[in-house]
Amino acid sequence: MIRRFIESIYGSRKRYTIAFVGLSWTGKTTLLYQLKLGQALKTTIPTIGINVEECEIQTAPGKTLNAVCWDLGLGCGSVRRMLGMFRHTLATANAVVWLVDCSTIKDELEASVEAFEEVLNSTPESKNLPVLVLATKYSDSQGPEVIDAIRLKFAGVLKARSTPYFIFPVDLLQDLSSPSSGVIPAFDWLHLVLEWSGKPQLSSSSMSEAQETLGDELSERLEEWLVRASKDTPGDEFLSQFYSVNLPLWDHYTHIRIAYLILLKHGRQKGKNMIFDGIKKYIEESPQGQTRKRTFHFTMTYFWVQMVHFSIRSIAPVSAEAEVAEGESGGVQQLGNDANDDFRKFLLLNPYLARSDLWSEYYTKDMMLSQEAKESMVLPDRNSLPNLVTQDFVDRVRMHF
Ligand SMILES: Nc1nc2c(ncn2[C@@H]2O[C@H](COP(=O)(O)OP(=O)(O)OP(=O)(O)O)[C@@H](O)[C@H]2O)c(=O)[nH]1
Ligand SMILES: [Mg+2]
Repeated sequence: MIRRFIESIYGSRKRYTIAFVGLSWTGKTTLLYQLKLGQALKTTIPTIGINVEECEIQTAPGKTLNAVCWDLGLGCGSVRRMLGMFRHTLATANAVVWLVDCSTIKDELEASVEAFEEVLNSTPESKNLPVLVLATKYSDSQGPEVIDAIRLKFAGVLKARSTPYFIFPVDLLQDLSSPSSGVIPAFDWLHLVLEWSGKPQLSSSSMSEAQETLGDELSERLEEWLVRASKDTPGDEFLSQFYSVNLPLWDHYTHIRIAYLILLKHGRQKGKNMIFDGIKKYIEESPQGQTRKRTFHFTMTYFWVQMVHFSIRSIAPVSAEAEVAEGESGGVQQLGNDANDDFRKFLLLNPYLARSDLWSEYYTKDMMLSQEAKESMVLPDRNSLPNLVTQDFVDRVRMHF
C-alpha cells in the first residue's frame, strides 16, 4: 500500500529510484541538493525523516540519469533503529548510494561497514542492488590511503555479492563540474550499471513482498494512519469538528492532523496560537472521557507545533503556507478537496511524526514531565529542536529557478 501511495504522489513515470544511506553527517542531504540544485548547501542540519527529490543528473554529454533520490535521514537514531522505516524505500529502490565520511574513518569506518551490511540485508530486494560507495569529504582527508582503508573494509561485504559496486572519492562541496568533485563520474558509473542491468525502472517487486518487510511498529502505524487519512473527513470539516469540540477521537493522529491543517491554513505565527487556544478549549469542554481528563501541556504542544511546522516546510518549501507565514498578510489558505491526499503525502514523507514518543529524542522524561514544562515553554535538554535554516536556503535557491 505504501508503494501505491508513493506512486500516486510521484506518478509512475519511468525513472530510477536511488536511496542515499550512510551514518549521520556523511553528506546525504548535501549530495541530494547538489544533484537537485547544482549547488552545495552552505549549512545543513541533521535530517529528521526523509528528503526526496526528482533529479536530472547530466552524467555525460547528452546523457541524463532521471532519478527519484531518497535521502534517508537518521533523525537522532542509528541506521539500525531506522531500518524499519527505510525498508519500504529500499524495497522499491534500483540502487543504493552509501556515503562514508573520509575525515572520520578512524572512529567510524567499522560502524559504517556494519550498518552498510545491515541495510543491504534488510530486504530481499536490497540484497541484489548495485551499490555506489561515495567516500565523502575526500579533500579533507589524508589522501589515497584513506580510500584504500575504505576499500579493504567494505570489500568483505561487497565481494560476497554478485552485484556491481564501486567506491569513488568525492567532495560534495565542490562544483559538480570541478575535477575534484568526483560526483559526476560516480553517477556516470551508476547510470551505466543501471542501464546495463536492464532492470525495470520502478522496481517490480510485488507489494506482498514489500509488505512482508514492514514488520516494524512504526511502519505499521504509518500504514494505519494512511488508511485512516484516506477515509477521514475533509480538512475544513475536520477543523470545524475541532472548533466545536466534536471530534470522533482525541489521539496522537488527531493532534498531528489539527496542527497540520491549521499551520497550512494560517501559517505559523497565527496558527500556533490557534492550536494552543483550540487544544486548551477542547480539553476543558470535551465530551466526558474523550480527553481522559488530560490537562494542557505547554511544552508538549509547542514541541509538536514545531515538528509539524518543520515537516510541512521540509516537503513544501514554497507552499501557500510559507507565503502566508512569511508575508504575514493574515491571509487564509483554503484547504482544497485533496487535503486528505496532501496529508497522506505529508505523513509518508514525515513518518517519524507517528511516533508519539518523538519528544524523548529531545527532552528527558524528567524535564518533559516537570510542572514547569507543563505550564510554560522549557527548552530541550537532550537535542535542540530542528530549525528551518537549511530549508530556507533551499527555498531561496529554488525560487531563482
Ligand atoms: N568538506 C566537505 N564537507 C562536506 C562534504 N559532504 C558534506 N559535508 C558537510 O558535512 C556536514 C554534514 O552534511 P549533511 O549533508 O547534512 O550530512 P547528512 O548525511 O545528511 O547528515 P544527517 O542528516 O545527519 O544524517 C555538512 O556540514 C556538510 O556541509 C564533503 O564532501 N566535503
Ligand atoms: Mg541529512
